[in-house]
Amino acid sequence: MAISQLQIHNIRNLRQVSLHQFSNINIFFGANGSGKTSILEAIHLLGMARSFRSGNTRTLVTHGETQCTVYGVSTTDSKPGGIPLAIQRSLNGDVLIKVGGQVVRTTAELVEYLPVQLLDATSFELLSGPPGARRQFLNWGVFHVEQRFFPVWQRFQRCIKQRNKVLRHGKLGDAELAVWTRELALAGEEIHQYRLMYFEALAPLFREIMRGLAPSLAGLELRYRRGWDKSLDYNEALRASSQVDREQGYTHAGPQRADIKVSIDGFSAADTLSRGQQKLVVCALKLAQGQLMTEHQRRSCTYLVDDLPSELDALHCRLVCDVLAEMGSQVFITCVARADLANMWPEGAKTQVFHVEHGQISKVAG
Ligand SMILES: Nc1ncnc2c1ncn2[C@@H]1O[C@H](COP(=O)(O)OP(=O)(O)OP(=O)(O)O)[C@@H](O)[C@H]1O
Repeated sequence: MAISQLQIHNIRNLRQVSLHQFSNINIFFGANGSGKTSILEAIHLLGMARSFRSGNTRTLVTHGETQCTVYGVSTTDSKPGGIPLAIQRSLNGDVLIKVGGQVVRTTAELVEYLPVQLLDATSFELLSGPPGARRQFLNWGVFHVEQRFFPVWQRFQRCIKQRNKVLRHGKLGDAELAVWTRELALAGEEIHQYRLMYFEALAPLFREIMRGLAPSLAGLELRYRRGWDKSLDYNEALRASSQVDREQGYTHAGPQRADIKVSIDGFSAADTLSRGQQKLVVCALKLAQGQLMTEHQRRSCTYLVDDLPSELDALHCRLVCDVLAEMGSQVFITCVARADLANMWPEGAKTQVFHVEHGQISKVAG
């Protein structure tokens, strides 16, 4: 998948931007505050209907305006003409999403048309932050390779909400509790199976990429935690925790507590690795997701890479760029000075350079 056209209207300092003729690797350079990250933010909005910087539309929309719009065309091998996508977010909270000119109601109907992966200065938080981000990472991957995942995920969310409601209301709803527990056990077990299959396919790709990026970190290990005692099936785990669930009024065990543990030589990677090393691990995780998606779905995701050199030395930047170029995914990448990324790409990589200045973007020849 690749973006062939992009129009941005009223996102931060990007009042009116129209771009086309992208290449595989698209490099945006410019001074601090010129609008580089805002371009990535606009593409993220187009793919996910939300910004990666702020959940508050007020900070995203250009000051003094009431709404922002991004329009783009996503092309695939099977649809070279592309599918038009459009997102509009308004200060009053309205969100309008269009796919192929038709309004769609949910983000889930949008995301498959432009899967995006972000690598930025906060990426290391995937390792050091709370498990929610790692579950999101896992869900993103499973969603894009397993079509049956999303409906089960929705069913699970509905069941756990209802079960927790009954738990909060105490003894009165025993029969109802049994019904929701049974439904929850089925959905939760299925989610775990999809996640496990996905994880087992992802881990070797991750190890392979990591070997290329940082051979000295050979002791890295990834482990998937399902969210309950692994000697029990989910139904048994729910039964085992039913007393404490009743006492505290919510469901303790389940896929809502799953995690990916990353360790190095038996120690937590987040507590042991340097910032740069953590960023490499996160790069490898996200690159592995892109590779797996291409293998399973024959479509690629778009990488948004903000300020790669911020934690990485030149050698490691080059190694990450090598993998990105080799994957053939479309990349939108920012840097302050053109020279920062100009010589990072392997010979033959198709690059296009853009200069960003005060919210205006111009294509730079050769
Ligand atoms: N809602 C807004 N309306 C107008 N301008 C905004 C708004 N929010 C941020 N800005 C400005 O938009 C500009 C673009 O910021 P952006 O983060 O994209 O810059 P950048 O080129 O990535 O900078 P850096 O190299 O420092 O990371 C900044 O000058 C910022 O002050």
